[in-house]
Amino acid sequence: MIVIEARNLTKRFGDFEALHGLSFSIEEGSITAIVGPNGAGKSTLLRIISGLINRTSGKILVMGEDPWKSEYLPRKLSVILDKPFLPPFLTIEDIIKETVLEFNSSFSDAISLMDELNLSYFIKNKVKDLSTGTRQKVQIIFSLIKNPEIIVADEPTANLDIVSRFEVYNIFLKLRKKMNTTILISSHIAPELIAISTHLLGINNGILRYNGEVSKMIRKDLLEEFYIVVDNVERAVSVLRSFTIEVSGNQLKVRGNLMEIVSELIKEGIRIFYIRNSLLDKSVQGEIGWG
Ligand SMILES: Nc1ncnc2c1ncn2[C@@H]1O[C@H](COP(=O)(O)OP(=O)(O)OP(=O)(O)O)[C@@H](O)[C@H]1O
Repeated sequence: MIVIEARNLTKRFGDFEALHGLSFSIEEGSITAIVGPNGAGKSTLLRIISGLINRTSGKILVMGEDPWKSEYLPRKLSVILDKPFLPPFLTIEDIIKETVLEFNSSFSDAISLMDELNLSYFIKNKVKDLSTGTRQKVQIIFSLIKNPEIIVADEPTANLDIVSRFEVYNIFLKLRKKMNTTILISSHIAPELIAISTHLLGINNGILRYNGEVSKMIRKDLLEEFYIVVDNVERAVSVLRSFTIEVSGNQLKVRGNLMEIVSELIKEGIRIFYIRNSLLDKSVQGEIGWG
């Protein structure tokens, strides 16, 4: 089922046209990576879908409604912004209680989410005393408390380290599996994001360059080969013995499902410094005519 549909969608800021007649559709239960270079129009598109700004012309329907006018969508759609705004003088616990009350959802589910993102320690802290990354994770939790049917996330993991990023991806994957939630995530090119996404929407200079399934756009072998630098190569090789690995210095070339690889390493306390897949980067950049 199509949950988001755009036809000839255009956005102008004064004389500047940021989106040029985009037409695409997003299927229910998909995870769509919205990728493109700086200034491509990713945030503008996500803001229109979320009803935060209005389009200049064209059509956009989200769950059959115009997001700019709908009173129903704000209860069904959650937005995660790259610069979280949360009331600085409230504690996380205060905000959770208020949000749970407002959306008639479960306090214990919210606490489980806090545990999954390793935030329980901060529950009595005021927002103003949290680090940027922790604030970002708190915003993600608040956006999930209302059990949204659609999540629109603009660079949600920009301030997070690798462990936290994968905690967030895990939550998104679980939500999709359990509730068939539709998720849109924007990012500068990030192989790890594409590895967890089902669909890809590539924009460059306000023009839609690609919209479709990841598996149709990218060769399967590129989605399953990663270069990973860790703090303890010997232990990592032993932990990942069920995967195909090549070692070069402190870098591992591992073939397999990225979520599984990373979760094995994290479980064993192995520190990951970076994950790369430059062929995947190049393949996506080539498709959307960037770089
Ligand atoms: N309120 C605004 N007024 C004028 N121009 C704007 C406004 N918002 C965005 N733009 C312009 O529209 C273009 C698209 O911006 P947008 O933030 O959507 O890009 P982006 O792909 O999200 O970029 P980044 O990855 O750097 O966040 C840019 O050229 C930006 O300068």
